[in-house]
Amino acid sequence: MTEPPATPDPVPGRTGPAAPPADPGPAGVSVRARGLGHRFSGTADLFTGLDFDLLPGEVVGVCGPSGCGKSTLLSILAGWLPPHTGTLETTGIERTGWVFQNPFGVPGRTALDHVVLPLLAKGLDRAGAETLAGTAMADFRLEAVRDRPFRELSGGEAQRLMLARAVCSAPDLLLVDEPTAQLDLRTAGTVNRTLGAIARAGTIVVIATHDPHTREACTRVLDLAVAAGASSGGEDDGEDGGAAGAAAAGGRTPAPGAPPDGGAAP
Ligand SMILES: Nc1ncnc2c1ncn2[C@@H]1O[C@H](COP(=O)(O)OP(=O)(O)OP(=O)(O)O)[C@@H](O)[C@H]1O
Repeated sequence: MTEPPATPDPVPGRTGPAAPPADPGPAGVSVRARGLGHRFSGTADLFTGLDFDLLPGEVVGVCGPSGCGKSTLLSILAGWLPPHTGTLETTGIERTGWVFQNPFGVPGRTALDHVVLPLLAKGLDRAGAETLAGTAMADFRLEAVRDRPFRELSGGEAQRLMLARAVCSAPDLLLVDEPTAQLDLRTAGTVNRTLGAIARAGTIVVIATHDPHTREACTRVLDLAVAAGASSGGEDDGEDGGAAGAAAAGGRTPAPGAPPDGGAAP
Protein backbone atom coordinates (compact mmCIF):
# COMPACT_ATOMS: atom_id res chain seq x y z
CA MET A 1 0.00 0.00 0.00
CA THR A 2 1.30 3.41 -0.90
CA GLU A 3 2.22 5.65 2.03
CA PRO A 4 -0.02 8.74 2.05
CA PRO A 5 1.80 11.97 1.26
CA ALA A 6 2.69 14.10 4.28
CA THR A 7 2.12 17.34 2.38
CA PRO A 8 -0.67 18.41 0.07
CA ASP A 9 -0.57 16.73 -3.31
CA PRO A 10 0.89 19.16 -5.84
CA VAL A 11 -1.78 18.19 -8.36
CA PRO A 12 -4.19 21.13 -8.68
CA GLY A 13 -7.42 20.47 -6.84
CA ARG A 14 -6.07 17.47 -4.97
CA THR A 15 -4.95 17.42 -1.41
CA GLY A 16 -3.42 14.77 0.78
CA PRO A 17 -5.54 12.62 3.06
CA ALA A 18 -4.75 14.84 6.04
CA ALA A 19 -6.66 17.77 4.47
CA PRO A 20 -8.96 19.46 6.99
CA PRO A 21 -12.70 19.29 6.53
CA ALA A 22 -14.18 21.83 4.13
CA ASP A 23 -15.21 25.01 5.88
CA PRO A 24 -18.82 25.40 4.82
CA GLY A 25 -18.50 29.17 5.22
CA PRO A 26 -21.12 31.56 6.49
CA ALA A 27 -23.79 30.16 4.19
CA GLY A 28 -23.07 26.60 5.40
CA VAL A 29 -22.71 25.28 1.86
CA SER A 30 -19.95 22.93 0.75
CA VAL A 31 -19.07 19.81 -1.19
CA ARG A 32 -16.37 17.47 0.11
CA ALA A 33 -14.95 14.67 -2.03
CA ARG A 34 -12.47 12.15 -0.72
CA GLY A 35 -10.84 9.40 -2.73
CA LEU A 36 -13.37 9.86 -5.51
CA GLY A 37 -12.98 7.55 -8.46
CA HIS A 38 -15.12 6.19 -11.22
CA ARG A 39 -15.20 3.53 -13.86
CA PHE A 40 -18.09 2.12 -15.79
CA SER A 41 -18.65 -1.55 -16.29
CA GLY A 42 -16.18 -2.60 -18.95
CA THR A 43 -14.08 0.60 -18.82
CA ALA A 44 -10.77 1.36 -17.16
CA ASP A 45 -10.66 3.85 -14.29
CA LEU A 46 -11.62 7.27 -15.63
CA PHE A 47 -10.20 8.99 -12.56
CA THR A 48 -9.13 7.87 -9.12
CA GLY A 49 -8.31 9.34 -5.73
CA LEU A 50 -9.80 12.79 -6.23
CA ASP A 51 -9.79 14.83 -3.03
CA PHE A 52 -11.34 18.26 -3.20
CA ASP A 53 -13.59 20.69 -1.37
CA LEU A 54 -15.90 23.11 -3.12
CA LEU A 55 -17.11 26.31 -1.49
CA PRO A 56 -19.37 29.17 -2.57
CA GLY A 57 -17.47 31.80 -4.50
CA GLU A 58 -15.46 29.33 -6.52
CA VAL A 59 -15.57 28.68 -10.24
CA VAL A 60 -14.01 25.25 -10.57
CA GLY A 61 -12.98 24.03 -14.00
CA VAL A 62 -13.15 20.29 -14.66
CA CYS A 63 -10.66 19.82 -17.45
CA GLY A 64 -9.05 17.05 -19.43
CA PRO A 65 -9.27 15.45 -22.85
CA SER A 66 -12.42 14.14 -24.47
CA GLY A 67 -13.70 11.01 -22.75
CA CYS A 68 -11.68 11.45 -19.55
CA GLY A 69 -14.82 11.68 -17.41
CA LYS A 70 -15.69 15.37 -17.05
CA SER A 71 -19.44 14.87 -17.56
CA THR A 72 -19.26 11.76 -15.40
CA LEU A 73 -17.82 13.82 -12.55
CA LEU A 74 -20.60 16.39 -12.99
CA SER A 75 -23.14 13.53 -12.74
CA ILE A 76 -21.52 12.40 -9.50
CA LEU A 77 -21.55 15.95 -8.12
CA ALA A 78 -25.23 16.23 -9.06
CA GLY A 79 -25.94 13.05 -7.12
CA TRP A 80 -27.19 11.26 -10.21
CA LEU A 81 -24.40 8.72 -10.25
CA PRO A 82 -22.81 7.04 -7.22
CA PRO A 83 -19.01 7.06 -7.46
CA HIS A 84 -17.28 3.72 -7.92
CA THR A 85 -14.88 4.58 -5.08
CA GLY A 86 -14.64 7.29 -2.47
CA THR A 87 -17.16 9.53 -0.82
CA LEU A 88 -18.98 12.72 -1.65
CA GLU A 89 -20.48 14.74 1.18
CA THR A 90 -22.62 17.79 0.53
CA THR A 91 -23.65 20.35 3.11
CA GLY A 92 -26.43 22.83 2.55
CA ILE A 93 -26.90 22.07 -1.15
CA GLU A 94 -30.64 22.40 -1.58
CA ARG A 95 -30.78 23.27 -5.23
CA THR A 96 -28.50 22.02 -7.98
CA GLY A 97 -28.64 23.47 -11.48
CA TRP A 98 -27.22 21.70 -14.50
CA VAL A 99 -26.82 23.36 -17.88
CA PHE A 100 -26.21 20.85 -20.64
CA GLN A 101 -24.23 21.52 -23.75
CA ASN A 102 -27.23 20.78 -25.97
CA PRO A 103 -30.22 21.89 -23.94
CA PHE A 104 -33.85 21.06 -24.56
CA GLY A 105 -36.54 23.71 -24.57
CA VAL A 106 -40.15 24.05 -25.60
CA PRO A 107 -39.94 24.84 -29.34
CA GLY A 108 -42.92 27.20 -29.51
CA ARG A 109 -42.28 29.06 -26.26
CA THR A 110 -40.32 32.30 -26.31
CA ALA A 111 -36.86 32.62 -24.85
CA LEU A 112 -38.28 34.91 -22.17
CA ASP A 113 -40.89 32.30 -21.19
CA HIS A 114 -38.10 29.82 -20.43
CA VAL A 115 -36.35 32.18 -18.02
CA VAL A 116 -39.52 33.46 -16.40
CA LEU A 117 -40.64 29.95 -15.46
CA PRO A 118 -38.49 29.35 -12.34
CA LEU A 119 -39.31 32.84 -11.09
CA LEU A 120 -43.06 32.24 -11.43
CA ALA A 121 -42.53 28.92 -9.63
CA LYS A 122 -40.97 30.89 -6.77
CA GLY A 123 -44.12 32.98 -6.50
CA LEU A 124 -43.20 36.18 -8.36
CA ASP A 125 -45.88 37.85 -10.44
CA ARG A 126 -45.43 37.94 -14.20
CA ALA A 127 -44.22 41.55 -14.34
CA GLY A 128 -41.63 41.02 -11.59
CA ALA A 129 -40.51 37.76 -13.12
CA GLU A 130 -40.08 39.37 -16.55
CA THR A 131 -37.96 42.15 -15.08
CA LEU A 132 -35.59 39.73 -13.35
CA ALA A 133 -35.57 37.38 -16.33
CA GLY A 134 -34.73 40.28 -18.63
CA THR A 135 -31.76 41.20 -16.45
CA ALA A 136 -30.47 37.61 -16.41
CA MET A 137 -30.87 37.39 -20.17
CA ALA A 138 -28.97 40.65 -20.65
CA ASP A 139 -26.14 39.23 -18.52
CA PHE A 140 -25.80 36.49 -21.13
CA ARG A 141 -26.25 38.84 -24.12
CA LEU A 142 -29.68 37.52 -25.02
CA GLU A 143 -31.64 40.78 -25.28
CA ALA A 144 -32.06 40.38 -29.04
CA VAL A 145 -33.71 36.97 -28.82
CA ARG A 146 -35.95 37.72 -25.86
CA ASP A 147 -39.22 37.27 -27.79
CA ARG A 148 -38.05 34.64 -30.26
CA PRO A 149 -39.38 31.07 -30.03
CA PHE A 150 -36.90 28.54 -28.67
CA ARG A 151 -36.85 26.63 -31.97
CA GLU A 152 -35.27 29.65 -33.70
CA LEU A 153 -32.35 29.98 -31.30
CA SER A 154 -28.83 28.94 -32.22
CA GLY A 155 -27.11 26.27 -30.13
CA GLY A 156 -25.06 28.89 -28.30
CA GLU A 157 -28.11 31.06 -27.65
CA ALA A 158 -30.09 28.08 -26.37
CA GLN A 159 -27.32 27.16 -23.96
CA ARG A 160 -26.95 30.73 -22.69
CA LEU A 161 -30.72 30.81 -22.27
CA MET A 162 -30.47 27.80 -19.99
CA LEU A 163 -27.69 29.51 -18.06
CA ALA A 164 -29.95 32.53 -17.54
CA ARG A 165 -32.75 30.23 -16.44
CA ALA A 166 -30.46 28.33 -14.09
CA VAL A 167 -29.33 31.59 -12.51
CA CYS A 168 -32.96 32.57 -11.89
CA SER A 169 -33.40 29.28 -10.02
CA ALA A 170 -30.70 30.52 -7.60
CA PRO A 171 -28.91 27.16 -7.25
CA ASP A 172 -26.40 26.47 -4.48
CA LEU A 173 -24.43 24.35 -6.94
CA LEU A 174 -24.37 25.14 -10.65
CA LEU A 175 -22.93 22.51 -12.99
CA VAL A 176 -22.23 23.66 -16.53
CA ASP A 177 -21.10 21.47 -19.40
CA GLU A 178 -18.94 23.22 -22.02
CA PRO A 179 -20.59 26.66 -21.78
CA THR A 180 -18.31 28.31 -24.33
CA ALA A 181 -17.75 25.56 -26.88
CA GLN A 182 -20.22 27.06 -29.35
CA LEU A 183 -19.42 30.73 -28.77
CA ASP A 184 -17.26 33.41 -30.33
CA LEU A 185 -14.51 34.83 -28.11
CA ARG A 186 -16.40 37.96 -27.09
CA THR A 187 -19.58 36.12 -26.10
CA ALA A 188 -17.52 33.42 -24.38
CA GLY A 189 -15.81 36.14 -22.34
CA THR A 190 -19.19 37.52 -21.29
CA VAL A 191 -20.35 34.06 -20.23
CA ASN A 192 -17.18 33.44 -18.23
CA ARG A 193 -17.42 36.81 -16.47
CA THR A 194 -21.09 36.23 -15.69
CA LEU A 195 -20.37 32.78 -14.25
CA GLY A 196 -17.67 34.38 -12.09
CA ALA A 197 -20.16 36.97 -10.84
CA ILE A 198 -22.70 34.24 -10.07
CA ALA A 199 -20.08 32.42 -8.01
CA ARG A 200 -19.16 35.57 -6.11
CA ALA A 201 -22.84 36.01 -5.28
CA GLY A 202 -22.67 32.72 -3.35
CA THR A 203 -23.04 29.81 -5.75
CA ILE A 204 -20.53 27.00 -6.25
CA VAL A 205 -19.96 26.92 -10.01
CA VAL A 206 -18.39 23.86 -11.66
CA ILE A 207 -17.62 23.99 -15.36
CA ALA A 208 -16.58 21.07 -17.56
CA THR A 209 -14.52 22.63 -20.32
CA HIS A 210 -11.96 22.19 -23.07
CA ASP A 211 -11.73 25.94 -23.64
CA PRO A 212 -8.39 27.36 -22.47
CA HIS A 213 -9.95 30.82 -21.93
CA THR A 214 -12.67 29.36 -19.76
CA ARG A 215 -10.09 27.34 -17.89
CA GLU A 216 -8.12 30.52 -17.28
CA ALA A 217 -11.25 32.27 -15.96
CA CYS A 218 -11.75 29.55 -13.33
CA THR A 219 -10.51 30.12 -9.79
CA ARG A 220 -9.38 26.49 -9.59
CA VAL A 221 -8.92 23.53 -11.92
CA LEU A 222 -9.59 19.85 -11.33
CA ASP A 223 -7.55 18.18 -14.01
CA LEU A 224 -8.85 14.70 -14.75
CA ALA A 225 -5.97 13.96 -17.10
CA VAL A 226 -3.72 14.29 -14.09
CA ALA A 227 -6.15 12.45 -11.81
CA ALA A 228 -6.12 9.51 -14.21
CA GLY A 229 -2.34 9.43 -14.01
CA ALA A 230 -2.37 9.92 -17.78
CA SER A 231 -2.72 6.17 -18.03
CA SER A 232 -6.36 5.82 -18.96
CA GLY A 233 -9.38 7.84 -19.86
CA GLY A 234 -9.89 9.73 -23.04
CA GLU A 235 -7.98 10.79 -26.04
CA ASP A 236 -5.87 13.91 -26.08
CA ASP A 237 -7.69 16.29 -28.35
CA GLY A 238 -4.85 18.74 -28.23
CA GLU A 239 -7.01 21.51 -26.80
CA ASP A 240 -5.97 20.91 -23.22
CA GLY A 241 -2.36 20.31 -23.97
CA GLY A 242 -2.63 16.69 -22.82
CA ALA A 243 -1.83 15.35 -19.39
CA ALA A 244 1.60 16.88 -19.07
CA GLY A 245 0.55 20.24 -20.45
CA ALA A 246 -2.53 20.30 -18.29
CA ALA A 247 -0.56 19.50 -15.17
CA ALA A 248 1.87 22.28 -15.94
CA ALA A 249 -0.91 24.76 -16.62
CA GLY A 250 -2.31 24.06 -13.18
CA GLY A 251 -4.89 26.33 -11.64
CA ARG A 252 -5.23 28.89 -8.93
CA THR A 253 -6.39 27.58 -5.61
CA PRO A 254 -7.65 30.29 -3.31
CA ALA A 255 -7.32 29.86 0.43
CA PRO A 256 -10.50 28.38 1.89
CA GLY A 257 -13.09 31.10 2.13
CA ALA A 258 -10.96 33.62 0.26
CA PRO A 259 -12.66 35.49 -2.56
CA PRO A 260 -11.61 34.15 -5.93
CA ASP A 261 -9.77 36.48 -8.28
CA GLY A 262 -10.40 34.39 -11.36
CA GLY A 263 -10.10 37.18 -13.88
CA ALA A 264 -13.83 36.91 -13.97
CA ALA A 265 -15.04 40.35 -13.00
CA PRO A 266 -18.36 41.23 -14.60
N1 LIG B 1 -23.22 4.94 -18.87
C1 LIG B 1 -22.02 4.64 -19.36
N2 LIG B 1 -21.62 3.36 -19.49
C2 LIG B 1 -20.39 3.06 -19.97
N3 LIG B 1 -19.48 3.98 -20.35
C3 LIG B 1 -19.83 5.26 -20.23
C4 LIG B 1 -21.11 5.67 -19.74
N4 LIG B 1 -21.15 7.02 -19.74
C5 LIG B 1 -19.96 7.45 -20.21
N5 LIG B 1 -19.18 6.38 -20.50
C6 LIG B 1 -17.81 6.43 -21.01
O1 LIG B 1 -17.03 7.04 -20.00
C7 LIG B 1 -16.05 7.89 -20.59
C8 LIG B 1 -16.18 9.28 -20.01
O2 LIG B 1 -17.35 9.90 -20.51
P1 LIG B 1 -17.67 11.42 -20.20
O3 LIG B 1 -18.88 11.78 -20.98
O4 LIG B 1 -17.69 11.63 -18.75
O5 LIG B 1 -16.37 12.12 -20.81
P2 LIG B 1 -16.05 13.67 -21.04
O6 LIG B 1 -14.70 13.92 -20.48
O7 LIG B 1 -17.17 14.50 -20.52
O8 LIG B 1 -15.99 13.72 -22.62
P3 LIG B 1 -16.25 14.94 -23.66
O9 LIG B 1 -15.22 15.99 -23.38
O10 LIG B 1 -16.06 14.27 -24.98
O11 LIG B 1 -17.67 15.42 -23.43
C9 LIG B 1 -16.26 7.81 -22.09
O12 LIG B 1 -15.34 6.88 -22.62
C10 LIG B 1 -17.67 7.31 -22.24
O13 LIG B 1 -17.83 6.57 -23.41
